[in-house]
Amino acid sequence: MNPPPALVVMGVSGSGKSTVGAALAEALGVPFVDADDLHPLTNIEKMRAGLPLDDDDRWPWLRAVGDAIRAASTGTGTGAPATGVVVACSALRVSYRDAILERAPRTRFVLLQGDREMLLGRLRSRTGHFMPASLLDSQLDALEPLGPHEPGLTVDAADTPEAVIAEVRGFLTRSPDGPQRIAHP
Ligand SMILES: Nc1ncnc2c1ncn2[C@@H]1O[C@H](COP(=O)(O)OP(=O)(O)OP(=O)(O)O)[C@@H](O)[C@H]1O
Ligand SMILES: O=C(O)[C@H](O)[C@@H](O)[C@H](O)[C@H](O)CO
Repeated sequence: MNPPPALVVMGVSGSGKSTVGAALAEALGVPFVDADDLHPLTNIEKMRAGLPLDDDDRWPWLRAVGDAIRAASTGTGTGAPATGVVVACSALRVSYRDAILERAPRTRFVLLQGDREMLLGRLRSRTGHFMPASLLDSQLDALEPLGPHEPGLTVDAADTPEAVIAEVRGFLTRSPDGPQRIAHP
């Protein structure tokens, strides 16, 4: 039997990846991994200093994210049965998502898409996080929306976590097995 799919909740800083991802994992009864926890300290310190990550910073991290998804979604190396997994990861560019798919081919992406003002408002009122609101524009510049040939769906980041969970459930019902290529709005 094919291992169950992994879902990567993705988008720019403040789109709600961690919040929605954790709620989605709980609703689906699968483990949750926050890719922020896989960054090397040098990446965290760079972002904390207000400097955007570049590709050299991101590639080793994305490989670690792909490996973590493969391990969690197939049980490889964990000794646990395959359960599926939800991962919160920015995955801003197509090439980054492709790198994840190379390691974990049955991954689908859930893009939380929101407008700048809403995102800025969230980041400015968030406390205790290393990511400064000043990096939002660099994140929006880097973001490449999901293309029609990428597996996944795009949802409104302004929706409640419950509404996003309902949309993802609908998506999984429509395409329960294997990588799906669906049209995006
Ligand atoms: N659907 C939502 N509705 C209202 N507020 C939300 C929603 N999702 C997240 N938030 C709030 O917005 C802020 C950013 O959310 P969160 O930290 O989950 O985003 P993120 O995409 O993981 O950010 P980062 O990439 O910087 O870690 C938090 O204060 C969170 O409580
Ligand atoms: O790709 C990137 O620029 C980084 O991964 C960021 O997106 C952060 O990880 C995250 O958004 C902050 O918590």
